[in-house]
Amino acid sequence: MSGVIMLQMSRFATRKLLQQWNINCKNPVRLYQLSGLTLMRSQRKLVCKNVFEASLFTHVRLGVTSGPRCVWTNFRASTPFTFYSTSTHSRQAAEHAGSEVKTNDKPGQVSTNDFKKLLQLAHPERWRLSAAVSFLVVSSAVTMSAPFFLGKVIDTVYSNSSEEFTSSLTSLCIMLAGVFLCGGAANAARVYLIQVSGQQIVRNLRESLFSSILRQEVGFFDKTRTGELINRLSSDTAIVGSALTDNVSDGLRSIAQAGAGVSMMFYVSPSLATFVLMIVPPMAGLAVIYGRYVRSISKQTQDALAQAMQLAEERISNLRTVRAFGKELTEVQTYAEKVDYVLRLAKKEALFTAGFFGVTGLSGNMIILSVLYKGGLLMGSEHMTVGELSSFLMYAFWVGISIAGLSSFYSELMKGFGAGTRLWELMERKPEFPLNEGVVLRPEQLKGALEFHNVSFAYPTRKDVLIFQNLSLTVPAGSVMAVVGSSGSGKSTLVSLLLRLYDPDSGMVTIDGHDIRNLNAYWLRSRIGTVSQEPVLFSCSIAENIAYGASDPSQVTTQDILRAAQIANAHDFINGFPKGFDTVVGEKGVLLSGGQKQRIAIARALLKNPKILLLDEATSALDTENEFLVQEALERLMQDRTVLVIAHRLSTIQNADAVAVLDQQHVVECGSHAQLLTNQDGLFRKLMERQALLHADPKLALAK
Ligand SMILES: Nc1ncnc2c1ncn2[C@@H]1O[C@H](COP(=O)(O)OP(=O)(O)OP(=O)(O)O)[C@@H](O)[C@H]1O
Repeated sequence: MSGVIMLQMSRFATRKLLQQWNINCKNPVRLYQLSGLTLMRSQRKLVCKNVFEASLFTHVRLGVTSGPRCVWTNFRASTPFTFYSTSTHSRQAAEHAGSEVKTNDKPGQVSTNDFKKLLQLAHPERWRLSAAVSFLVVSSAVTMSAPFFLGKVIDTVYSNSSEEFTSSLTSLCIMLAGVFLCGGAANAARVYLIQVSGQQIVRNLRESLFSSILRQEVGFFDKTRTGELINRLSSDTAIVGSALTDNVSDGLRSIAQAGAGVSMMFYVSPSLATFVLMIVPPMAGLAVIYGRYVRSISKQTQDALAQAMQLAEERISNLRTVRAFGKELTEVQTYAEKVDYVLRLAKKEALFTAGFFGVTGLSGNMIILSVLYKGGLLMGSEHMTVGELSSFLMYAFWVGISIAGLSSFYSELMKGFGAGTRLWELMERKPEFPLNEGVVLRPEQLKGALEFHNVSFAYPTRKDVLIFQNLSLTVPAGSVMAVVGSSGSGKSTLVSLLLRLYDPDSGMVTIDGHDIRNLNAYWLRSRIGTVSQEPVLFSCSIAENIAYGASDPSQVTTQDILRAAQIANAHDFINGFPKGFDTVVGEKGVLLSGGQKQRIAIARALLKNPKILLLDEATSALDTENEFLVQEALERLMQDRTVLVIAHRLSTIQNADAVAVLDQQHVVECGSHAQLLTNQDGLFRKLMERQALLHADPKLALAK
């Protein structure tokens, strides 16, 4: 398989973009250059390594213009492909092209912007963190003064000739015990404050991330994997929180202790200190390399984990389908491959970590050995006392621990930046349509007349497949419009456009003459009720599911819920359950039958009391009694509202005020049931005849 990439932009911008894209491919990619890319001209064939997965990469033609707007032309991709980029332009373009967007953090590269954002997260916790830092200063001062005083104790013990020996030793030890007690208390206070701040930051991050996710337009969810979002919400937030608190606190402690330790080493013995510190620069270099590597591999691991989680989540939530197809073993195998990849990355990290800690451990011991050797010589020449050598050793030990702490501080901080980049990418993403901005009509202004004016539309993920082209349709206020058409003709898409889940590419959808793009989307949806073919209920009680329809569920009384359930013909079956309205319906309402779910969804829509109703009739057959009960409930729900119903039943089509027939990207016929039947060559008549034949002889109908 091969692909063609067409680039139309300045030489500099192209080179930069290619660097950022990290374009890699197992297969040869032919690069055609349209303007000034000499670098690539000679390389008609470019063999790259890994990112464009060959299996996903079929045929891609990109037309890119440089400058503030990134206009994409000639883009054709039959399957979405992975697109790695850090530049805003190319990222927007990738989204525009319907590809999955990933940031390509180059290992170890942290911008000041990233740093500022991390600091901003910690800003609300500044007082608690400042208090924690004060306690940190106290506890570190105690820790670092300990070797000095312990050295004094040792010297006192060695000079035990005087009478005052016992009393001075006792008072020194009592004083030291008091100091250590203060240090312990300060350390406990520091840990408590840091942990609380960390949890608070994680909580705030999760809230704003969740809010940002829920604000995104539906098109975003068409191209973003749920598992990836969940992973960001659960694990990335925790990583950032701990990087900012526990890690910074440990890092600061390490810095303070390393600084104090080194100073004390020079104070105790400058010559020994100079000798020992020669080892520090190479160790620091090693730590930086290690930190960079950890950052890059941690990002890869997180991405791989997100993929595994996505698979697990989708298969577990659709277990019935997996079971019905007997795919348990295949799914386990696929999942195992994904977690194997995570394991391979973890092993790589483990190998590197093992090497790093092996080298640091060895260096630590070698330092101690050399200090003992050189210190022994100094003691022999009476340039040092035994207490001083002991103090020095303890300081060297603390400095070693602090430097090891610093290296893990650095790698954890890098992990935090990696996770932070993924979070900010999502939190800063501006939804295509704002949720709560725009015109709100007064109740008396809203009549419910719907109109599609020359609407053309293609889904953002498949820009090259037009669903509607210059489609026009009028639904007068208070009327019932049935929409019919073959499968895939775009009936549900009409509903999505009315709910403003997507915007038309051209033309407009109006309600009472107002372009819905100018209306407040939140208000608009609160005035539209929907009952879909397979209503989704939440895993809570029946009463809560019904109350969900109201704009403020806390204001809904039990009486309201009972009345809605009665009108929706749901009251009797609900009361048949031992827990009645408190019955929990299971995930997505799995504990209820299709007909029962539909009637609860109708009760939910009734409680919303919308002016406009969008119905998608169930195609799946219900038993006669259930069908009658659902139908009756729907008829009650439809009273005094403008209704657009995707109709599958003849009775619905016959009872509607008008019927619109969708075909070939627009409305081909519109009129009453009787009028449309008179058109001998009309599509509606053919559809009806076909449906009648399907009932009588399905084989013959399909053959036709
Ligand atoms: N989120 C989406 N992203 C991309 N394409 C989509 C999306 N949803 C639907 N489509 C495509 O749009 C076309 C119209 O789909 P739609 O669901 O509106 O048809 P429909 O008439 O309601 O079909 P059915 O009667 O089978 O429910 C189909 O070709 C479908 O594959």
